[in-house]
Amino acid sequence: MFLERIVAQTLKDLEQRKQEIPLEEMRRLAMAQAQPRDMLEAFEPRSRVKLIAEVKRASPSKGLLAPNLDPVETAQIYEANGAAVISVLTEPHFFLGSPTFLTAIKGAVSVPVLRKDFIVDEYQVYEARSWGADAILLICAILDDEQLHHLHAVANQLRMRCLVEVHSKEEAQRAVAAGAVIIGVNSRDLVTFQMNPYLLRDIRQLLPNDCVVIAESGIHTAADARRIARSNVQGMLVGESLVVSNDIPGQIQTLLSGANQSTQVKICGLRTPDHINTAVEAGTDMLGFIFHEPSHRYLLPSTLPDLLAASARYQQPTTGAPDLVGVFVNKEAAYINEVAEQAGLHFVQLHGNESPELCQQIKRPVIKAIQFQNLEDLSLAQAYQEVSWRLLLDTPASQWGGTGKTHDWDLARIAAQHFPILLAGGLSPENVLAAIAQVHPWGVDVSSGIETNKQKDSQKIRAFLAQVRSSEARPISLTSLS
Ligand SMILES: O=C(O)c1ccccc1N[C@@H]1O[C@H](COP(=O)(O)O)[C@@H](O)[C@H]1O
Repeated sequence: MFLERIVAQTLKDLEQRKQEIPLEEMRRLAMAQAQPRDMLEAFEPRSRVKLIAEVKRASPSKGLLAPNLDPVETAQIYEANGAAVISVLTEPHFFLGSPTFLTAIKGAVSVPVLRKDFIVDEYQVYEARSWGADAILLICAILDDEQLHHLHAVANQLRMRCLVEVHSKEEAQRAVAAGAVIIGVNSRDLVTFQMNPYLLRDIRQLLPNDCVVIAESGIHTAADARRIARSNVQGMLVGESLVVSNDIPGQIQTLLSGANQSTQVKICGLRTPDHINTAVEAGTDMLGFIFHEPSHRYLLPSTLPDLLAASARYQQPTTGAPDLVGVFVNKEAAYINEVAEQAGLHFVQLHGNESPELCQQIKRPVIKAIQFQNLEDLSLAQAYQEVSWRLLLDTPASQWGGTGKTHDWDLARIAAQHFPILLAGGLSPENVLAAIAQVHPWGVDVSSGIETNKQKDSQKIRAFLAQVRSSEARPISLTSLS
C-alpha cells in the first residue's frame, strides 16, 4: 500500500534530518518562532465554505501534476483569489515538495499555512513550526490513538492547529476523542484511490456541530462544491484541480461560488430511469421520490433500488452524484426510518403536519415542508428549523404538495433571510429565474412545472436546470467571500 511506502520513506528521511539537527535543537528553533496564525479563525464566519488551497507538484495517485509550478507565485494567486489557508506538501519523493517551499510561502502570504505531510513523530511537529507552519495535518490512518493524542498535544503546546484527517466512521470517532476541532474527511480511499462521494455526508452526521469540517479530495467542479455544501462543511481542501488549471482564479471562483452562491436543485416525483438519467445529466443536485400513496407520482419505496440500478447515469460514479430524497406525508417515524435505510435515502422530506418531536426521531437529515401563510408562521418555522436540516416552503394545499401553484414570494424572501430554504410550489422553467432573483433561496424544488400531462418531460427538466445554472454564470466579488 502506498501509504506504508510513504511512511517508511518518511521515517528514513527523518532519521537523516535528526542527525543534522537533533530534537532539542529543533524544539528550540520551533519555540523561537513568532506566534502562529490561527487556522481555526480562518473559518469564520462558519456559514460560508472556505478554501484551503494546496501547493503540490505531484501526487501518488496522479503522478506529475504541475512539475514546474512556482510555489510562492501559486500561493500568492491562491490568497489573492480568496483562499483562507494555504496547504503545502514538503515531502520530496512522492509529492515533489520541499521545506523551502513552506518557508518561502509563509513569508509571502498573510493567511495561515498548513504543513500537509505524513506526520508520525513529534520531531516533525517542531520542524513544521520551525519552518513557519501555522498548522499541521494528522492522518488517523497512520497513527494509533496514543500517537494521535501526543502529536495533537505537542502541536497545541506550540499553539498550532491540527487538521485531523479521517477516512471512516471509526476514525471520525477517534479524531473526536482526541479532541480534534478541525476534522478533514478524505473521500479518497487510501488503498484503491477510488472516490466515495457519499462518505462525507455519512461521516458529517457523526461529528459535533461545533467542529470545523473540511471536505478533502476530488473537488473539481461547481457540482462537487454544491455536493459538499449539502453536508454542512466549513471548508474544502483542493489541490489537483487548482494546480492543473490554466486559470487558477477562475477555478477558485467556480468552486467558491459553487459552494456558497449556487442554487441547489431538487427534481421531484421521478418514476422512470429515463427521467432520472435526464435529471442527472442536466446536473440536478437531488432526486426526489414521492412515497405518498394518493399522489399520481407515488413510487413504491421497495422499487427504488431497482429503479436506480436501471438508471445508467445515476450508476456512473460521477463526482457530482446527486442525493436521494424520499417524500413522506404523516407517516410513523419507525416506518420512515426503515424505508430510508432500505431504499438508501440520503435525506427525508416530511411534507405533512409532522411534529418537531417526530423530526427528531428521523435518522436522516430532515427537510421539513412548511406551508408558510403569513409572518406569524415564522416562529413555527423557527421551531422546525432547530430539528431539521432544511426548511421547504410549499404552497398551502389540502393534498399537501405537488400542486403546481406558486405562493407569496415576498413572504418566502423574508423566510429566506432567516434560514436557508428550499423553495417549492409552482416553479417552472419559465418562472424559476424570477423566483431565484426575488427570494434568494438556498435551493429550488420542482415537480409539476417539469411535467406534461402529468408525466415528467425531459425537455422541461433540461430547460429548468439550464435556467437555474444560467443565473450562476456571473462573477462574484471577493468581498462577498469573507
Ligand atoms: O408531488 C406530490 O405529489 C407530492 C405529494 C405529497 C407531498 C408532496 C408532494 N410534492 C412536493 O411538492 C413540491 C413540488 O411542487 P410543484 O409540483 O412543483 O408545485 C415538492 O416539494 C415535492 O416534493
